[in-house]
Amino acid sequence: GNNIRKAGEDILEGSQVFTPGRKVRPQDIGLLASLGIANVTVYQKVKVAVFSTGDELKLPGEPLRHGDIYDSNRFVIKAMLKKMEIDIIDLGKIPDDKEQLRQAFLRADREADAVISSGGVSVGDADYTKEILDELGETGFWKLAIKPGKPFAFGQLPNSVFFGLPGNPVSATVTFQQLAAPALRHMMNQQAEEKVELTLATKTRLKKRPGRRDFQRGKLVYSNSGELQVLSTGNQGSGVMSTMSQSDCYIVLAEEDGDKQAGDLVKVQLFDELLK
Ligand SMILES: Nc1nc2c(c(=O)[nH]1)N[C@H]1C(S)=C(S)[C@@H](COP(=O)(O)OP(=O)(O)OC[C@H]3O[C@@H](n4cnc5c(N)ncnc54)[C@H](O)[C@@H]3O)O[C@H]1N2
Ligand code: MOO
Repeated sequence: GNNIRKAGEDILEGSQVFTPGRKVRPQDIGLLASLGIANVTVYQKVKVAVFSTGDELKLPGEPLRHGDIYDSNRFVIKAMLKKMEIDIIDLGKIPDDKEQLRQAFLRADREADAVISSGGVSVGDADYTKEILDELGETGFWKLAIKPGKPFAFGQLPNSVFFGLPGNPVSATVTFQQLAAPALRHMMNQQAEEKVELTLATKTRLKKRPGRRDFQRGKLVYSNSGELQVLSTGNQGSGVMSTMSQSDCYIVLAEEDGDKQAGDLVKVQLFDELLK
């Protein structure tokens, strides 16, 4: 009698299998197929327009002149949007020219449900993003007490919502993943992703100035006695993508926190599917 599988041992007739808003995973497709369900009704995906701003930006593969850097943000954002199975309209890189930026905004707003830009969102001479947002639409909020990502801007355009990511590559990556992605999931009626958070001892000293919530980049390690700990992956500059690459989690330090010493307990948030 041990090797018998009874009809209905998995799912009882008439019971609810999934709740609305569930992202269908491969095992869910298996479950649906096993129930003989050939078609399901799903919510529509959103269409997202993406562009980078900055005269200094070159495409990977092109030669760099003095003062140039490679556009990396657009590729990071697109890779995360692809993981979310979102349709992307790539408007490329837009120079620091008000009229060209205005045209990019207008086209993006015509063609997409959400618009994501990177760069030009702080208060430098050529930072026009906020100005154009206020001219064509309305700012919802601008500037947050987080590090990286302080100048992040959110707003409404006539036909779409707008996310203005800061230009610094780590800031753009973190604000997309922490702020824009949950909003896009919400727009698609998707249930929110649970964040996996742990409290662990830090193996390394952590520098922290009170004032903003830090999302420092870290890595899980085992201590000699086999305990799970976290360590800083090093340079926490907002332009340092290599430490972001070496990390598998954030060390989340509260606004009011100062430095942490080795052995102190800290909050750790594991990278979600977007950063894995
Ligand atoms: N007066 C103030 N200045 C700044 C503030 C502030 O609050 N007041 N905030 C600082 C913080 S924090 C950040 S973050 C940056 C972000 O400013 P922007 O969004 O205007 O970014 P940019 O100046 O355009 O670029 C910053 C940095 O990142 C490089 N970059 C830009 N786009 C890309 C891209 N697509 N791929 C790779 N790298 C990119 C750019 O060349 C600059 O080096 O503002 C501070 N200033
Ligand atoms: O917010 Mo900025 O991201 O500190 O560099």
